Amino acid sequence: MIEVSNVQKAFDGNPVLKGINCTFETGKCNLLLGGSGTGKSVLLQCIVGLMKPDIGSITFDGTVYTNNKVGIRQEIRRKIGMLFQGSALFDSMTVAENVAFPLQMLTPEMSAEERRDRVEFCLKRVGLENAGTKMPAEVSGGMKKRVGIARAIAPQCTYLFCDEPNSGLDPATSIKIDNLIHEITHEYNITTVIVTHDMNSVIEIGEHIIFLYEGQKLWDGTKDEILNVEVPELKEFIFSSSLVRAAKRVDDEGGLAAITDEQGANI
Ligand SMILES: Nc1ncnc2c1ncn2[C@@H]1O[C@H](COP(=O)(O)OP(=O)(O)OP(=O)(O)O)[C@@H](O)[C@H]1O
Repeated sequence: MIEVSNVQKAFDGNPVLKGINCTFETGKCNLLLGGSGTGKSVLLQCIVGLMKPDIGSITFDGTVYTNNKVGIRQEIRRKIGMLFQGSALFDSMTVAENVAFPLQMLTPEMSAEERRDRVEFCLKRVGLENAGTKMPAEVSGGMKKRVGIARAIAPQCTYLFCDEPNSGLDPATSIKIDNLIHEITHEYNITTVIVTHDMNSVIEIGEHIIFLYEGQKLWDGTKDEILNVEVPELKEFIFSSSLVRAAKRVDDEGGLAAITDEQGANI
């Protein structure tokens, strides 16, 4: 479990995080939800240690991370896997070399054979057993995300952070990636934090959702609770999503033919 206590962050006197208190539960997909500019990425960076909060603390399974000794912070960092928004693969390395990279950095004691086995295992786990020799430019966006997931879990992470894992993917591929993250979270009992503004993800894998608005946590709960909330800012966020707008049109006008985008074209 990750605990965030009274985290505050300002840039040039402008407060971006205004005292966030929340927990990310173990073995669950925890979604950090909110519109653009609400502070999701800043909070994520504070949690993973890329940015220092001005005030407040972050605790990983009872060990304080913020302002702790360098050795303790490094130990926690070794347990963090990260899936970046654009996948962030090294273009000059093969898929297998990309997955092996954190193992070379974090577990230099591993033999070459152990490393090969672990890479093979992780690629198989994400459904890419035959893609190891390909270059990133030769694989699709969805496959790149899978490589990113394999790379994040290769060092057997305890905490998995995913920054907008569906960005740039079509809806069907997005659901597959969401489900893969969900399966892996449960299989390895990882604490997973997913930054998103995608209502599809909320409905698919939102086991614990934290809604941020203007640097504050306004609500947290589950996907079963979110559609009945009475928080005006969250209601507005939900009902402005394309998924809910489309569903409403089906309700109002009846039938799949009524599903149209904002301009009225069929989707
Ligand atoms: N390094 C920085 N220096 C100054 N301001 C920053 C910095 N990083 C973020 N901000 C500001 O903090 C606010 C929150 O940004 P953040 O990137 O966390 O939003 P977000 O919720 O992740 O939005 P999005 O979904 O669009 O990525 C924004 O106003 C942004 O301009």
